[in-house]
Amino acid sequence: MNVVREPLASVIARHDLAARHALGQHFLLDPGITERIVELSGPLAGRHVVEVGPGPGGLTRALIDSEAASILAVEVDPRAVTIIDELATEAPERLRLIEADATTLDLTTLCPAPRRVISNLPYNVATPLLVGWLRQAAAWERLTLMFQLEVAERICAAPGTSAYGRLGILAQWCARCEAIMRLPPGAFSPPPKVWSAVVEITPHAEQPSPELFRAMEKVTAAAFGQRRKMLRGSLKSIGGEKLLAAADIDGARRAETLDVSEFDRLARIFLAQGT
Ligand SMILES: C[S@@+](CC[C@H](N)C(=O)[O-])C[C@H]1O[C@@H](n2cnc3c(N)ncnc32)[C@H](O)[C@@H]1O
Repeated sequence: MNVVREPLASVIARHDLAARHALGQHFLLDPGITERIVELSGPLAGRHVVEVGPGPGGLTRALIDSEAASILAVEVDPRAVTIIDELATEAPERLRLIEADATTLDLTTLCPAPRRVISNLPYNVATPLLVGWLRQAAAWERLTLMFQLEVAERICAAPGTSAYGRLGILAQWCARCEAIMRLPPGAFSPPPKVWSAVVEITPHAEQPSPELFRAMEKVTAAAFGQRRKMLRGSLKSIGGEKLLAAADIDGARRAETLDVSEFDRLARIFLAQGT
């Protein structure tokens, strides 16, 4: 698209959008980066995209310039809402804005399929948002999300590593997860203390039922609640040795040594046993 746009720094100054730490505000002002994120998210023709936290609208601009059929922006900060309202005049048919806390919304009811999320997430609510989307993973074609690097590493972690835990198991159980871009603090304004990474999360064709998802949350919470303990101890409250024997898993093992398929077995048996 050949639009001459006001530089984002000037938009931020004009709207007095001084970054608020409590809202996880670290803005991407370089169009080269936002365009790259949209490009890496794959073809968008015919897709409906949700962006949580458009802020001053850098990524939103790149989404407007993409082939996405529509963009639903959800923003909680009224100062940014004014900016995105202004930007919406560029694409009134395609960009819709909701002023709300994204953690309170069922986005699948607000955005038609095929739907994706492409967002530089507010770090303070990034994990609950992701877990909520995983709970409805069948509804999403793909999630392309910026996290703090440490969270991105947990999402993609392999068994036996210190980053491996509940989040990675839930995410990899429901989706193929791959870190596709790393960004240093200086890529953001203001710079956060840590590096960030974009993770591509592509849900598997088969998804667990809501009951099985809840069972997996319980099993992983128990297993990693006492990460250093042997499983026969950490899983005691949810079936212990009986559950482990039924899943053919040695009770002397520790949670971080089990792969996702072994956790899948435990969750299915836990659900079937109704313990
Ligand atoms: C990391 S900034 C990203 C801003 C912009 N997308 C960018 O890349 O420059 C996170 C954005 O999420 C917004 N935000 C924070 N908490 C939110 C919530 N619960 N629901 C919706 N938006 C939220 C912030 O106001 C901010 O605009």
